[in-house]
Amino acid sequence: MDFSKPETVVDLNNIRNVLIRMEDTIVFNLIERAKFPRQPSIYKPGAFNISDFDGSFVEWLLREEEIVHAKIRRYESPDEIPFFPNDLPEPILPAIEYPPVLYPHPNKVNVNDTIKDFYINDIVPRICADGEQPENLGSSSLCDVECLRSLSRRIHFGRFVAEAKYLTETAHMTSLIKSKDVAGLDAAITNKAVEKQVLARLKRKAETYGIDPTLADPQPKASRVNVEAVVEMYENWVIPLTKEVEVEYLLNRLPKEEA
Ligand SMILES: O=C(O)C(=O)C[C@]1(C(=O)O)C=C[C@@H](O)C=C1
Repeated sequence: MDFSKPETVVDLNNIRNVLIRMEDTIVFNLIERAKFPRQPSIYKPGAFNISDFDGSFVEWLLREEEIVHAKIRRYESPDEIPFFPNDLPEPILPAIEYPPVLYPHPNKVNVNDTIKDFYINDIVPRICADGEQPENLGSSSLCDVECLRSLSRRIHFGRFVAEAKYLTETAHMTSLIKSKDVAGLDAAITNKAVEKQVLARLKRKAETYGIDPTLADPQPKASRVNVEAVVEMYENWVIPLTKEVEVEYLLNRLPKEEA
């Protein structure tokens, strides 16, 4: 996706292709995290002695990475939403003026707190074995940061999906937005057939990527990832939150003089 060419960014086919590609990244990131046990201590606030920080070790690592990445202007890119937007420094590299694609520009719809919550409390316990491996606390936390970032990018892509839908159905959407009809907007952005395709594709990907294709036959082919947990994560969290982002985006979509 080329953010310097707005017309490519609001093409629903292009957007869906990017979402499909992101599935690969997300499944592989989960496979990487599943190599390690749950590591409860990295999610427990106060478990490590971190000065000037009240959260958990994983949250601290995420914030530290975001501080470095902000300096190389990661969060100026329209598809990157930080977990710690209030703690970030100005970029060192000169600003890039992206042409406005979303409204308002820049767009700050942010559901990262919910993403962090479901990932830590619902997904990690399902994809990782019980237990703690003290020598891999850092590696596991790095995997968590990758998982969280890829989930966040996917879910916040809902803003581009919503903009594409708004542009093709402006009159209908405008009337729903004006009457703050959340259920109507939710129905308008929902495409059950596409959701079914997403879940079926994800199942195939998790089943396929979960097994090393070079392993010799016959032997028990244990998957490297809990396929059901991956599919249910999309069904219960990723798709619903993408839709929440879409609706939230649309509720704020009208130019001030029209709202
Ligand atoms: O592809 C779309 O139209 C989207 O809105 C994205 C998405 C998804 O999260 O995959 C969300 C809602 C639709 O019902 C179908 C799929």
